[in-house]
Order: sequence, then structure tokens, then C-alpha cells
Amino acid sequence: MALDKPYLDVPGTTIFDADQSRKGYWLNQFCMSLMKAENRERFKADEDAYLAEWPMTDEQRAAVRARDLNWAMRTGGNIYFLAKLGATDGLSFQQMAGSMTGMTEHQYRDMMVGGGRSAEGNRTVGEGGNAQGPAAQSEAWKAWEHAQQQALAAQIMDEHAQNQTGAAPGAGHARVTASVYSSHVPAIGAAIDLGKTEEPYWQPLFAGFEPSKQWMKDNLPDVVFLVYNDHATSFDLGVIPTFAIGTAASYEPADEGYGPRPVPVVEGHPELASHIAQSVIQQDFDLTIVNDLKVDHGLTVPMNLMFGSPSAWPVKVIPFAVNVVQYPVPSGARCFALGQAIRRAIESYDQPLKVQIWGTGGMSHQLQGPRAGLINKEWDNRFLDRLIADPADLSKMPHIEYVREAGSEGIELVMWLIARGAMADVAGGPAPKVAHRFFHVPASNTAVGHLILEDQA
Ligand SMILES: O=C(O)c1ccc(O)c(O)c1
Repeated sequence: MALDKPYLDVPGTTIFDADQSRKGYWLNQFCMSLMKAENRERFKADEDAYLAEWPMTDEQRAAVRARDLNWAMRTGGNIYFLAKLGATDGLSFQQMAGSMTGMTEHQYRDMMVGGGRSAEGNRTVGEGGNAQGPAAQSEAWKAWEHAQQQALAAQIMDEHAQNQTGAAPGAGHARVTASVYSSHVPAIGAAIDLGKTEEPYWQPLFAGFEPSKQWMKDNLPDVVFLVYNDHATSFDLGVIPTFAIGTAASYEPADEGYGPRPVPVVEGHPELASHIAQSVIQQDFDLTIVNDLKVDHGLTVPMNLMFGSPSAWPVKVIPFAVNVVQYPVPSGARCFALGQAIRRAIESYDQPLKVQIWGTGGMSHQLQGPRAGLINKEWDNRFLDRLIADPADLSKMPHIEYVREAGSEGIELVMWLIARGAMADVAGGPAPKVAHRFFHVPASNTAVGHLILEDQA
């Protein structure tokens, strides 16, 4: 059980939540494609051929062909997406809504003219209202269900047999085991990709991460919650989310202009990510939910620094992108409080997963204007000291201090406060153990800082 679903007992109602969204992703994307006239024409000319272009399930294709909206919703469709299908057929929203009620078009219109369906008796399953019955089904859906019955029965038998012999699902809940902090300079990625890590310029930097790779082998988590910023890669100026959580099953490395980095695809953890999204949003942090995301150096470079260059990443990753590109960017205090909410979310997930939270970006660097190349070693090291010992006080530092002291791009360091806020001591537990600390200048234009804090709770 990942998502809390208090809405399941509302009669005749499907709430479009993360599970539904995941299930219906391609069905809904197909519907969106009908926003273009040329696609509507192609669909109308040959429905089967057009539907075959979309990686939907056979059942979803059948539901579309039958124009059975209840069936389509059962397979993950959402009415605002399905409405593009109805619009392609020339239907109004009233005709579409009415088609799901079992009433004729006229009966439904008359009900609306008469003041609409009453909420009385329709708030909870089992009351006596007129929306309590089973969903209206097309003949096609009934036939489909009939055909599935045998397969379903066999599957239930199988599951039953497995339950008899297999282990019980893991008990317990997820926990934060450590936080990791690291700069994410693209030139570090290029040095890895081009085999330059032993060159005199790069060797001292990579040497500083050798203990980290060993530590990671000894402390491998199941999931990394990876806080980073997108560098005008997946998010352009069209949409700028302040906090965006990736809920996809996988994330391809982005092409940032040099071609995609030759690193493995990043596997996500959609169930935990959706749970965290729900929990954190219910704690009043308004996250943007992202199902389609390519990840840039901000995410992949720290992965290499901590895991080396394996053929597949040994952990699942939940990407969490923070806007630090266009002002206003979130305050340190907001980031610190968000980290606390993320810890609560992780701890309330009912699977025994070990989760690390990483903060990336920084340290001091300025990539623009006559002040480009600014480095402030003393300030950076003081930042590391304060991050370890008094993050609550550090979180009060205003943006202007980051800019003046650590350069315009040094503002990325606010993201480290998200990871730090998720540690046990902030929630009243013991102080973390400093497993590793490293600082090096320069990597390209940047001072590289790195910390590993082990949770002692
Ligand atoms: O130092 C650099 O070259 C550099 C470039 C881009 C970044 O996002 C960054 O963090 C550092």
C-alpha cells in the first residue's frame, strides 16, 4: 500500500491519482495527440493503425474503439484527456458525462435542467442515492470481461499458490540512512567519459571520491532521493517548477548539446515517489509531478562520483529538481523545512527500503559576467562546518549572501539544505556521523565540496 486513498468509498467516482496516472499514461497521451487536426484525420481514417502507434494495452485500445468512457477510466483514463476523443467524435462534455451514467442523453439532460444529481445518498458507497449502481458498461466491455475471466481465475490460483509457499511481503517501513552532498560540474562527467580521470588536473579530485565509492559499496541503499537542478535541459522558460518530483519508471540521460552522456538509464521508483509526492503535498509543499524527464549532469555526475561507471546503476533514483536558475528561487529555510517533510514522507512508506537523500550543486562558482571564476574557499568551508553542526541557523542565510560570497551559481547550495533537513537530528534525534568530507579547487569554474553524513537514528 503506497497511496492513502480515502476517496475509494465515494460512489461512482474515480479519483485520478498517481496509480491511475501511471496506468493510463499512454492512453491519455494518445488522447492528447488528438489535439492536432492532422492526427484526428489519421485516427478517423484508420483507428486500428493509429492506435497501434501508441504503447497502450490491448484493453485500452478496445475501450477507445468501444468509446466506453467508464471502461477507459478503469484503465487509467482521465476525463480531460478522454474529452479529446469525444471532441474528435463531435460530442459535448454533457454527452460524454451522460454516457457514463446509464441514462439516455435526454434523461441526463433533463436531470441537469432539473437541478442536477443530488449529493443526498451519494456521498458514500452503500447509501441509498441514485449513483450507487455498478458503472454502465458497453457490450464490448462486458465481452472483454467475460473473455478475461478464465485468465483472471488462473492468476488468482497462481497467486494463492505463491502465498502458500512464498515469504510474506517485507514488513517495516522505509528509513533515511544517510545524506550525501556533492558538486555536479559537467566537466567532471566529461573527464570520466573521455578517460581523463588520471590526468594531473583531475586525479586529486577523483582521489577525493575514492573513499566515497568504498563507503557506498558498504552502505548501498535501495533508493536515492536525488536533489539537483535542471540546467535548462528538461525545463525551459516555458514552465519553471520550483520543486519537481520525478514519478516515472525510468529517466534517460539528456543531450545537453554534446550528445547524451554514455551512462546507464536511471531507474526510478514510481511507487515511493508517488507516496512522497502525496505526503509532501499534504504537508503543504506544492510539488510539480513529472512523469517525463531527461536527467542532465546535475544528476548523472554525482552518480558517477559515488558509484563509478557501472553498466547499470545499482540503486533506484527519485529525481527531485529545484529551480535555482530563474529568480525567485526557494529560500534556504523553505528547502530545510521541505527536507523535514520528505523525511516524514519516507518514514511513512510501508516497505522496508533504505533511502539516501543527496543534495547536489555548488560550491562557490560564478559562470557569468566579469565576476566569472569567483571562488571563496573560506566561505565554502564555513558552509560545510555550519551544514554539519547548525543547519537550522545556516538555513536562515539570505540569497544575497550566497551570491555575494559564493558567486551567482553558488546559490545551488540551497539544495543541500533539503538533504540536511531530512536527517534525524533535525527531527529531534541524534547528530549524524561525518563519514567523509572533501574539498577541492578547481573543477572547471567551480569549487568542489563533498560530505557524507550517516544517520544515527
Ligand atoms: O564549473 C563549471 O564549468 C560548471 C558548469 C555548469 C554547471 O552547472 C556547474 O555546476 C559548473
